[in-house]
Amino acid sequence: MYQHIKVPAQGQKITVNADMSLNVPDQPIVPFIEGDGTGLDITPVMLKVVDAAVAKAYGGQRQIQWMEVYAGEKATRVYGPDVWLPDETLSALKDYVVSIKGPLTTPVGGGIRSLNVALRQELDLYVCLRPVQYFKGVPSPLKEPEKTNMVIFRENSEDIYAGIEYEAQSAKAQKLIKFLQDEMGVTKIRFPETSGIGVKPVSIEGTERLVRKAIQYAIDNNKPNVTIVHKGNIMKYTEGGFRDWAYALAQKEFGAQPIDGGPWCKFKNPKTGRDITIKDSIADAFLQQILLRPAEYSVIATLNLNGDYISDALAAQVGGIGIAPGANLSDSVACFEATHGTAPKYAGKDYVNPGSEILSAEMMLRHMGWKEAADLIIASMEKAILSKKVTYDFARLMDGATQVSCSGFGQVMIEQM
Ligand SMILES: NC(=O)C1=CN([C@@H]2O[C@H](COP(=O)(O)OP(=O)(O)OC[C@H]3O[C@@H](n4cnc5c(N)ncnc54)[C@H](OP(=O)(O)O)[C@@H]3O)[C@@H](O)[C@H]2O)C=CC1
Ligand SMILES: O=C(O)CCC(=O)C(=O)O
Ligand SMILES: [Mg+2]
Repeated sequence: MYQHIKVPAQGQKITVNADMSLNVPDQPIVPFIEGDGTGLDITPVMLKVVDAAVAKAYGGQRQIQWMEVYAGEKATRVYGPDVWLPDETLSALKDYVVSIKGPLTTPVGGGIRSLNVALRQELDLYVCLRPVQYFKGVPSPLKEPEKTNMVIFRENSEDIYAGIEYEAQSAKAQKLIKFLQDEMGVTKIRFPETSGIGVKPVSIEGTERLVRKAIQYAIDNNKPNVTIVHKGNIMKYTEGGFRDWAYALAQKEFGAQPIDGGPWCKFKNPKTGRDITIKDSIADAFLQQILLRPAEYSVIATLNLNGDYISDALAAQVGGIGIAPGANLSDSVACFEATHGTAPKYAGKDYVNPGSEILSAEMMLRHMGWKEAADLIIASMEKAILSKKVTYDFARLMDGATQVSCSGFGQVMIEQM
């Protein structure tokens, strides 16, 4: 049925029920994309650590049947020079419901558009979920890194990130600029002859579905607040719209009531009776608040580009993007991936921290309901860090650390299970 994807002989598909819960067989087939650059190093380590955790947790009763699917540079080698994201990869990620991927390269300026973004758009993976938590012993630039404990809900399908833009001096850019000037009365394009032009779509539906997930997460996980992060003072009808629609949704669907006349509002968590405050913060101020007063923020709901910046900034507060996991989610399909990219200067050197992709797999196991294996991964990560046998990124900041390779760190984790 596939041209190049080999479906494992054993194993079954994960399926989705009408209420969006999953049926996970004991031998689920899980597609993975190796990834470009350091994906070559970290993905095999992630697979090994997950297999060890599953074997240990379930004594052989359960096992993931991994199915490699292709994207990025490897896809061009398997399918042909111009095939970066084969249709059958997209079909497999959709059909098999739960998957994991390594990072994929996007060139700056020209060249192909982001495959990561294409994949999120094609599968409508509209939530980018990035939890930021501190592991004891991890070197951090903060005095009290344990106070940073946030979960980012980044809108994943809209915004300037959607890639609607036209190159400076191209016919399309000129046409759009002319339209803006002649038909929309725009006079503020400073250098119309040489401007590239980007379009920033932000919709009510796109905002509402993202914010709904963030608030529901706060309810389910007993979190005290959800902060809407935006630059709505400047971009009034996109980022400002996001803020207004988010507040409106909190009131309309969750019964939030304005505090002191608003716009902040709050409601009682129906599961715990505890107040959940919905507040907002302008993105530049937010970036200093998370450093100075991180304990005041728990769930973050934000637009695509802000979420991208905030993810890496917050990851740095708890030790860097070497241990920053993530998930791309639709209502039914989930594709897990690290926050970091392909770190090309380290590619193929068995050098970088595999922690982000391993923790992304941990999120995947929890999503599948395989809690025991997920718990084993967290516990062994904690023990590995406390043993101070760590990759270069931690070793360079830790006193008395022994630097290990990427695969070496995976081995330390497995020994600690
Ligand atoms: N989802 C995805 O697939 C993503 C893809 N990308 C793509 O990746 C490519 C490279 O992007 P770039 O801006 O260099 O960002 P990267 O995230 O790839 O790397 C930036 C820096 O982060 C640190 N880092 C990255 N990965 C690790 C790791 N596993 N362990 C420890 N430290 C790590 C390194 O810091 P140091 O130098 O201090 O050692 C590295 O130089 C681009 O093409 C970009 O588009 C980017 C982000 C996400
Ligand atoms: O798609 C890319 O190359 C970059 C994506 C990215 O930085 C992210 O999703 O955090
Ligand atoms: Mg990023």
